[in-house]
Parts: sequence; C-alpha cells; structure tokens
Amino acid sequence: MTYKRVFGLVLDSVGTGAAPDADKFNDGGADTLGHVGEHFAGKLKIPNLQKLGISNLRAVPIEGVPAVEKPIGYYGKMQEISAGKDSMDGHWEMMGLPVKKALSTFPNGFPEEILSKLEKFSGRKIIGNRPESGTKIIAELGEQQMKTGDLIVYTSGDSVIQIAAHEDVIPLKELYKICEYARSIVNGPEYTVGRIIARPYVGPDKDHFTRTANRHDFTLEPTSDTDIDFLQQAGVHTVGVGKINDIFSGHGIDEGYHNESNMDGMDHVDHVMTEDFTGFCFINLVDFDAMYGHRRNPEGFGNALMEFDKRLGTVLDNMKPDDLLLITADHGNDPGFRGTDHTREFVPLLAYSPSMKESGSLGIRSPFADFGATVLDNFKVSGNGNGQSFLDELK
Ligand SMILES: O=P(O)(O)O[C@H]1O[C@H](CO)[C@@H](O)[C@H]1O
Ligand SMILES: [Mn+2]
Ligand SMILES: [Mn+2]
Repeated sequence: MTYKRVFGLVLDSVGTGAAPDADKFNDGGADTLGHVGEHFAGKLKIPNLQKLGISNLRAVPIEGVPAVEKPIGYYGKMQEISAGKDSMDGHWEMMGLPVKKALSTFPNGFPEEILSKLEKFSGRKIIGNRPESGTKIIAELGEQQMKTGDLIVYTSGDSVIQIAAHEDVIPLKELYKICEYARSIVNGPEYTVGRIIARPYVGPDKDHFTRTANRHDFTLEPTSDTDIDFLQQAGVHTVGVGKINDIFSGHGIDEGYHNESNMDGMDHVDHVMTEDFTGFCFINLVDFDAMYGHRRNPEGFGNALMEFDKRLGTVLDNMKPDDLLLITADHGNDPGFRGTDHTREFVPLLAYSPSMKESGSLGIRSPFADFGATVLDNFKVSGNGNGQSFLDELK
C-alpha cells in the first residue's frame, strides 16, 4: 500500500554494531546499543522499540531487551557507503546522495592559511586548534576567552570546524557571522569541510559552563538534488524537525522546526502529527549524540533512550492507518568505546504502520539511500536512481 504521511525519525548516533568496514575507521568492536545495554545490566527498558524489533535486528539482543516473538512491524539494519561517518554523510546518503569522496579532516589542527583568514576576518586571536571534545575545550579555555575575547576553534575526527564562544563575550550574531565566513572559505577545491559548527555556551566559570541550544551547523550545500528536493519539486509537503534544516542547508524543506532537546523534538513531532498533510516529515533527535555519545556517557545515553521510548509510545498511539513510521540512525557513537568520535556502525531500521498485517525482517540494506528510495516510491516520485525501495515488502 502507499501512505499519506511518512515520518522518518533519525536517532542521531544510535548505532547497532560495528559495520564490516569499521576497522578502516579504527572502530572494530564498537556497538552503541549493545554497550548501552551492557552498562544497564538488564535495566534498560525500551518496550516500544522492543516491540518494533530493535533486538530482533541484532545478532545478539540488547541486554534487558529480549527479541520478541512477533514484532509489530518490520526490522533490519542499514550499512553506510559514504567515505565519512558524520551526520552529514549519513543523512545525505539516506536522501540518495552518498558522500563518496572523503572530505577534509584536520587531525593536527587547521593550516595557517585557514587560521590567518579567520583571525583577520574576526579581529580575534585563535586558541585551541586541535581535535578535542567540545566540553573539555571550553572547560580548559573558556575562562581565557572570557578575559581576552579570543576565539576557540577546534575539530574532531569528522570534517568539522567548530567555533566555541561564550555568549556574553562574543555575541551570537557575531559568532554566526564568523561561522558564515568560515563556511565561505572551505567549500573546495583545496579544503572541503562538511560542517562549520557554532558552539555557543554560557556560565560563570569552568565548572559551570554549559552549551546552549543556539548551536548552529553551517553545512556544505548538497552537491546535487536530494530526495527531499525531489519530493518538494513534486509538490509533496516536506517537514524538517531538528538539525534536518541545517544538514540540507534548508534545501527541499517546506516547514522547519528547531529543537531545543530530544523532548522538544518529540513535542514538534506530536504537533506535526495533528496536521493534515500528504508528505514526509524528517526528524533528527541529537541529544543521544551531542550530550551522551561524544561524552562517552552510557548512563545518560540509556536514560535518553528510555525517555525517548516513552514518547515513542504516544506516537504509536496517535498514528493513523495511512501513516508510516521509519526509525533509523545516521552513524554510531558508542559511549563504551575509546575516544570521543562517531563510530562506524550498522544503524537500525524499523518500519511500522497501524495498518500492517504482517511483520518480518528487511535484512541488511545498503546504501542508506534505500530509506529515501522507499519514501520516493511511496509518493511516486522519481529520484536519481540511488537506493532500492523496500515499500513492497511492507505488508
Ligand atoms: O565534542 P563536540 O563539541 O560535541 O563535537 C562533536 O560534535 C561534532 C558533530 O557531531 C562531532 O564532529 C564531534 O566533534
Ligand atoms: Mn549525527
Ligand atoms: Mn556527533
């Protein structure tokens, strides 16, 4: 059948076991869901994800979450083909645009040429300039920034330039301007950077700094149309919730909502579900990633999953027979793993509609573009040919 509304929900960084190419990324053995489950030693309770088949899709069930005999929908995994393991790669690939050429990364900090341009434009001195955890670097350099007004610039294993600025010292507007300028100088050919990320924070001293929801990602413009553009061009209504708008630089999105948190994101989902439309709502919930995955905090990660699961219950109750829910992730970020970077993992794929009469496995889908191809197929819109729809398998 076809569906009137499709909700595509990305649980940012909720991976489900090392991908076959994980060793290339030094991520052999990573397993976000598996290690969160182990940390909770049987006390991770996610009954709604469970009945959708979250453990059925795994070789080894999540501890405390046994596989169910008959899931209420379809379950599988997806494997990424993009060169990187960042959010942009994952989401673009889902929408039919794998990022095959590796983007620029800066394991030894940024080259002089980028630094001097940023210093000249901003009139501020740059400090930091290395791959680092964002919370650690503000704890280390935030007080210095409060005294001198210097700019904290750092990166990670991903193709990112991150700029941290205390909101009282460098006003948001100025921070965004600097980020826009940074965006303009790394669009290739020499340096092609996936994202410039504004990282504003507040607080009186290093023990009390907190990053604010004014984070903003300035992503590379998609190099060609993605599935969301194809949908929009065909007159299918498109809604973006959370980071989606940033990740596609606003392309293809009719109605957008910024999230303050996962729970705020779920409020937006509840709201969008009350609207009458024919179309696709694409949602990203980023707290799993930003607050717990990169912080290597399995306790927080599991609690966030349980909180999310409760809200998922409401969504399942509110769904209409001609609604389809697809749940997946953009990469892993195993809080039980070394380092602070994303991890190259399979991602879960769950599909549910109240009108489904059957259930079963969707197997391993690759590339992630199968996700978008299914949405296009549902709305009878043609795309760029990447990905295979699994719509016909949903019965
Ligand atoms: O440590 P923080 O600042 O959260 O940065 C993280 O956020 C970026 C985007 O997910 C990643 O590339 C990683 O570096
Ligand atoms: Mn992500
Ligand atoms: Mn991340």
